[in-house]
Amino acid sequence: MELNAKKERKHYACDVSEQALSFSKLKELSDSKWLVEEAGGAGLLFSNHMLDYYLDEEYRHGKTVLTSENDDLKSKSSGERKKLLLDYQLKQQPSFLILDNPFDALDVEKVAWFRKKLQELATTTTLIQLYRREEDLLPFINTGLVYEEKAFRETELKRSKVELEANSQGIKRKQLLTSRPFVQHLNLDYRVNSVVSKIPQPLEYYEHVPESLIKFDKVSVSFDGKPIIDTISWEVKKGETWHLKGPNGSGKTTLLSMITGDNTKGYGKELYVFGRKKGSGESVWEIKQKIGYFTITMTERFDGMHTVLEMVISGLHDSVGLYQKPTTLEITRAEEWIELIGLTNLKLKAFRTLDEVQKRLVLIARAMIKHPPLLILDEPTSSLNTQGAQLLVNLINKIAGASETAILYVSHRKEDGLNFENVLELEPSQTGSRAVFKQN
Ligand SMILES: Nc1ncnc2c1ncn2[C@@H]1O[C@H](COP(=O)(O)OP(=O)(O)OP(=O)(O)O)[C@@H](O)[C@H]1O
Repeated sequence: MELNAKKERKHYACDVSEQALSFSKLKELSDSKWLVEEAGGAGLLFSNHMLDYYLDEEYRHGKTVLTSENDDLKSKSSGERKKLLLDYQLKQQPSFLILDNPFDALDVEKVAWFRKKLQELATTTTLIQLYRREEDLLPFINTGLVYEEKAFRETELKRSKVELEANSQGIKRKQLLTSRPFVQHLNLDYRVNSVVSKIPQPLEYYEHVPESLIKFDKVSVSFDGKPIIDTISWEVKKGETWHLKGPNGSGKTTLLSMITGDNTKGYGKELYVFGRKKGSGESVWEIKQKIGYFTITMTERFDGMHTVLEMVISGLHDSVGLYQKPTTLEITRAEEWIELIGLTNLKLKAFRTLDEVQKRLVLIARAMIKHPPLLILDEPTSSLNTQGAQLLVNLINKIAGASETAILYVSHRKEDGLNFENVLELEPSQTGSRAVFKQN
């Protein structure tokens, strides 16, 4: 036996698909004596918490850490922010790096870039990857880690056979579908491409909704002289389903905010929303009233004591809580939606006590109860495990197949079973992103 044989560096993976680790647990891990000893020194935490911290520093103290002095983090896209954080942390040469779901919100190219960087880093730095989807697991990770009885403990790392093959051949793994207990109580067909059944009908119908819901006619956008969108012409008509995709920083969020009214960049351009030119005196409320909107930050925003039933009913009034006693019909309709998403037995529970998937199902039902002409789903399956994502996909497919609502779905990941009629892909270029249209 070779006495001076170099010990193989351990790299850890912790499955957080069932339960996320709170910031205090992540800090506890990063302060663990065993980890510091194992890695040979102190380490860093790569997570959204750190990005929030640097954003806060910038907002409150005008301090830029991840960007140069005359640049700011706030105006960066989510993918750009993550890359800046990793670049900054690598310069610190940490002995270990805790990676909290590092690939969330990254496009295919950035994931490849991250994977390569981490592979290089693994020779000198201990990596601890928290993951929700097995396909995200880094191939060189050799040890499992669990949080049990208030402590982290090493365990065997089990990978499915399919996963191992995928890693060795470098091909994209087909997602494994297994059933989990929380899935079984849900009413949705836990099958890809489930047969569409009826969804609850609206209480009132929208009047005077034009055939053309959104129309961009040769619209370009730039920020501080930097071109972002290059002469895009795009029309969304009643009842159509669209997948808006494109790499990080290509302008997806910019386009969405021009539609919903949170961005004045739409004013003065040939942009028509529900038949009216943007900036022609329409109120933001008028536009929002016709749009059902879901983004994952909403699950954190609604942290009051409202019950699931109240949350769904409040979608009829565009309010957070209920300011007037709901009618019997409103209650019945909300209950039908809750039954559809399989949460009848939780309808009187506080929304904030639900798990992440359940919260998202409730918020999508809330956005849909009025059957708005347009439903915008901004990265709805981001940071979910495969089973959770499939539940959302089934609900979205049901809505797409059984309502008149047009759907605009923004996401990097192509989820199994989700096939929209139309795809708009933003392809960046020197002059800004161009629109490439595809049909499924
Ligand atoms: N207020 C702003 N000031 C300056 N630049 C901005 C501003 N808002 C967005 N940008 C830039 O516009 C580009 C497009 O950003 P956007 O957030 O729309 O991209 P995205 O496609 O949604 O990206 P991601 O997938 O990473 O979320 C980015 O390069 C971003 O830095």
